[in-house]
Amino acid sequence: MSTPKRIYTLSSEEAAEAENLTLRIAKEYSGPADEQLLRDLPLLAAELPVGQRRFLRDFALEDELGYCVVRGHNIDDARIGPTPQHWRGRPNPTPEFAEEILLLLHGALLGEPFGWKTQQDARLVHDIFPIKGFETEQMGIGSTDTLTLHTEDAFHPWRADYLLLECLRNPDRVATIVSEPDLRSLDPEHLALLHEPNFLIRPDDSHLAKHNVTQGVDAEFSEIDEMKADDNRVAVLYGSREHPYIRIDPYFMEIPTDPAPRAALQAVSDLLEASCLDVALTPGDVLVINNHRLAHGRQAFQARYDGTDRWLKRVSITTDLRKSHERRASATARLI
Ligand SMILES: NC(=[NH2+])NCCC[C@H](N)C(=O)O
Ligand SMILES: O=C(O)CCC(=O)C(=O)O
Ligand SMILES: [Fe+2]
Repeated sequence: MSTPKRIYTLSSEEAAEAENLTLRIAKEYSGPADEQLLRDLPLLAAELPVGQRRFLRDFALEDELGYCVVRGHNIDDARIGPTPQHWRGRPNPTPEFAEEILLLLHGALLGEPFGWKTQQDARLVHDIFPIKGFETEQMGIGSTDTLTLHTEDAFHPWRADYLLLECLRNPDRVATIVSEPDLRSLDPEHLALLHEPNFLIRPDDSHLAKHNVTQGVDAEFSEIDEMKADDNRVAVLYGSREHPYIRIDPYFMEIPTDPAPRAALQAVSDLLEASCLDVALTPGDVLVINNHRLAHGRQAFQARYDGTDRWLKRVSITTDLRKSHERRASATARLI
């Protein structure tokens, strides 16, 4: 097997090609949730530079690395305008529609983009920037506290297979934290316990109704409340014993009362902490997270709130829309 590659750096010609493509597409569709755009994404993605497409396909098929980076896209800092104060109340399409398209095109090479009715008012492409009043929250919109290591939407059976973060702006080089643990180094006894549904996990705060104003999704918020109250016990490791996948968010998990599973959870949490690396994204980077292998977080920072703050775009990708069929309004609907 070939060694998986971590970073693909576009040439300036490739970056210009991708930029022309997204600017053209932005004129042809109404916004990131335009159903026709979502239908057309894989066709349009075929026009991205071939080297980049091959890189992402290798990343997906090898399923070895926890993350990779596509680097060197052009971000039009003047066109996207200042970093907004909040994700609510933005125009549709936004000035950064071309950048949202770029993110969706990357996603289309890996699977199907989807969104949550219970997150960011059911938007498909999320904004990650600091919001006043939320500094100490364990959410993407926080800042002064380290965002602790997590699998994205770890509590949910339909969580993303891939999570994509695109950097629009990051003047202070605030790092995303990545942790790709070598799970084979864990004690066999701990490994066995981690493969069993011994661990209680709760929805994270970004899915709470109080952080959303969407009407008509009461059923979904009730379900989140139930998952919060329920004894939602899951396995932290799954898939092969030799090279397991991981789902974990210690901050939103309960410490088991039984000493054996408690020690196992502690061991894997310690391993995650010991395996951390900083990745400071620069404008034009797309960080592709394999949500079955990587835990991620973010270093603490001081927000500026002057329009120049760090600004990322985020989208969730599934390789199997069918598993959420019961919750989606139609075969092509993307919100669950
Ligand atoms: N350990 C954690 N902070 N977990 C929650 C992660 C943040 C969450 N994904 C958000 O959208 O804001
Ligand atoms: O800001 C980052 O680099 C990561 C944010 C994140 O993990 C999240 O919003 O879930
Ligand atoms: Fe995250």
